[in-house]
Amino acid sequence: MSLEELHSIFSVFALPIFDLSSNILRRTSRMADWTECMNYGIHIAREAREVILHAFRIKKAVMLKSSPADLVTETDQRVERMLISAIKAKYPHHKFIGEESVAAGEKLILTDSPTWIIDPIDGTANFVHRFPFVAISIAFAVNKQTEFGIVYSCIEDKLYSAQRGRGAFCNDIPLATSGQEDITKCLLVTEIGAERDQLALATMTSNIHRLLEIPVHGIRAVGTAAVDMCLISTGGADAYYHIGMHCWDIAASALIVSEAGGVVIDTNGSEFDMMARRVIAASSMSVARRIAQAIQAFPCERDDDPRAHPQKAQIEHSTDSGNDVHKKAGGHRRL
Ligand SMILES: O=P(O)(O)O[C@H]1[C@H](O)[C@@H](O)[C@H](O)[C@H](O)[C@@H]1O
Ligand SMILES: [Mg+2]
Ligand SMILES: [Mg+2]
Repeated sequence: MSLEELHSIFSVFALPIFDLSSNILRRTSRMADWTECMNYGIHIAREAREVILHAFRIKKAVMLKSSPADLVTETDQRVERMLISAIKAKYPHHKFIGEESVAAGEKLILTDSPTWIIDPIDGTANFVHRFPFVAISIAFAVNKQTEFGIVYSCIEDKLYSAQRGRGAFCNDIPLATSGQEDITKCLLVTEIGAERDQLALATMTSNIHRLLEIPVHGIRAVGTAAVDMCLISTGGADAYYHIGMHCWDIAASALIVSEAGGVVIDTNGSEFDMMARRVIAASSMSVARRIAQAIQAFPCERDDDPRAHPQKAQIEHSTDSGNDVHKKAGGHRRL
C-alpha cells in the first residue's frame, strides 16, 4: 500500500498515524534520491522532442484557448498524453499537473504526493509560426518542493536540467548565472503573454517603459518562459520577470535558475510561489529587488484557485502562418 493510500485511510480517522505517515513521506522524500526519476524524465523528453521536430515542419491545425493569442495544437495534446502515459507506466502512484489536461478540465491540485508538472510545448505560438524556440518543460515536486527540473529547447537541441542541491546543466555542461548586481548593466527577458485586455497590456507596456528608463541594456522576449528563464541560468541574460504565466511554464526553470546560483522571487518581492503566476528570476538579489521595485502586476487568479481555468469560450481567428485555425466545439477538449 502506497503512503498516499495510507494517508487517505488514516486521515479519515485523523489518527496520530496520519501525522506519522506524512512525516515518513517527508523524511523519505528528503532521503530519496530522485536521480532515476529525472533520468527517466530526460529519456521521455528526448522521445517527445522527435514528435515535436517532425510536427514543427508541417502544417498545423491551431486551436484557441483563453484569447486569440493563447494557442494550442494537436501536437501539444499528443506530447502531453505521451509523456503522462510513459510516466504512469513506470510510476503508477505519481500525480500530474499538465497544461493541456487542465485546459481539458482536470483540476489543478498540488499535494505532497510525487507530482510531475508538465508543459508539453512551451512556446506554442512559436511552434505554430516556426519561430525556432520551442521547449518541453517537466518539473517534479514532492511535498510541494521541486526536486528536479528539465527544459528541453527542442530546435536548439539544448537540454537544461537541475536536481535540487546538485547544480544546473545544459547538455551536461555546468551552468552559472552572470552574477550581475548592477541593474544598469543588465539584459532583461520577459514575455508579453496571451493577455489582450487593456489593463494587462497597459501594465506590461508601462513596466517595459519604467525598466528601460532606469536604464537597462535591453529587454528581450524569446516566446517561451521556460527558455527565457534558462537563459538566466546560462548568464546569457541577467533577469527575467513575468506576470500571468502558469506553474507549468516555470516550475522546472525556476529550479534550474536557483541551482545555477540565481535568485527566484515573487514580483512583489516575497518568496517565489509557483502558483501565484508572478515571477522574477535574476543573477542577484539586488537586481531582483530593483525590478520588483520598478514593476507593477495586474491581477491574476492563482493557478490553484478552484475558480481558475474555467472552460474558455473558443474564438474564431485566422492566422497568416499558413496554418488552419479553427474553432473548437465547446466543452472539454479531447486529450
Ligand atoms: O502556452 P505556452 O505553453 O506556449 O506558454 C507560453 C504562454 O502561452 C505565454 O502566454 C507566456 O507568455 C509564455 O510565452 C509561455 O511560455
Ligand atoms: Mg507554456
Ligand atoms: Mg504549453
